[in-house]
Amino acid sequence: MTRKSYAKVNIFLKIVGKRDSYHQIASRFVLVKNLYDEISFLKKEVDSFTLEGNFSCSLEKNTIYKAYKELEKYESVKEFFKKNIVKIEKNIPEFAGLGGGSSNCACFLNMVNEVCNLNLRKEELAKIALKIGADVPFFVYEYNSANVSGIGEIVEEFIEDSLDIEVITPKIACDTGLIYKTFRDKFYKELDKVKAKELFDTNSKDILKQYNIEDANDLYLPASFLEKDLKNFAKKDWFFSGSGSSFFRINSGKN
Ligand SMILES: C[C@](O)(CO)[C@H](O)COP(=O)(O)OP(=O)(O)OC[C@H]1O[C@@H](n2ccc(N)nc2=O)[C@H](O)[C@@H]1O
Ligand SMILES: Nc1ncnc2c1ncn2[C@@H]1O[C@H](COP(=O)(O)OP(=O)(O)OP(=O)(O)O)[C@@H](O)[C@H]1O
Repeated sequence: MTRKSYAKVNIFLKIVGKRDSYHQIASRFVLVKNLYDEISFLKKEVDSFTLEGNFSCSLEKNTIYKAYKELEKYESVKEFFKKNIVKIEKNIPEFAGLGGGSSNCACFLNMVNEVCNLNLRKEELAKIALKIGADVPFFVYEYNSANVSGIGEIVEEFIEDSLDIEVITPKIACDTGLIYKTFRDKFYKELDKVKAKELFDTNSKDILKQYNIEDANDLYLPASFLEKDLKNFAKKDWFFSGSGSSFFRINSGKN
């Protein structure tokens, strides 16, 4: 069994409030269909859960391992991963604002749900997903485009034409937690609910026609304050995804 684990971009990302140390967002998440990792389950007898691949973190930190730990209470899951290993082929850059680790986690949850016949509904999987990361619930639902709110747990499908998205990822490490903290300390503002609703009702292409990089993503200012070199990539028609460092644009010629 092999599945594609897609990257995402945030077409817009606005802060609408605070929740403890987290921030409530209003965001449009869109899958990038030309950028994905591949996750496979391969038959092999092993003593303990085994994850192979070109990821850079330790097993314990990997989001796939964290997802396994949430599901190992099911006997069928435990048994399955004594007879199968997980292989991951990474193409999505890490620390990139493209949700690579979150996507892998959700893809794994969906695959295990299917192969081990857990019959968990998307809502139940999304609850497990949120324990691992704010971006993971979006990927569980497998929508091409969605409006995401709360801290990431409210995911509503948005129907629109698919977009041809081009991504560039400068080699600049962006620390999501620190960027949110800097936003809170130095740049804090909240979008009101009426404006958020307007954004949620507008298709991605029209939003990008009306907005510039700063207006579209509230995390661009704190990120470029912390990492000055990001500004070199903020060229006309390019936008910023998540907490960076990736920039994207829509290639309208091909649509
Ligand atoms: C920037 C985005 O990627 C946009 O999609 C997400 O909002 C962040 O999602 P993520 O990387 O899955 O985030 P997590 O791994 O859950 O959180 C990392 C850190 O970011 C901050 N954080 C995250 C999400 C959120 N809504 N508010 C926050 O303030 C918290 O300090 C947290 O400790
Ligand atoms: N399956 C995984 N793939 C890639 N990185 C992972 C994975 N699991 C854990 N990590 C670790 O997570 C961190 C960054 O993950 P990821 O690449 O998803 O972040 P990101 O691009 O900043 O995503 P986001 O859009 O959520 O901000 C790194 O510390 C990385 O080593």
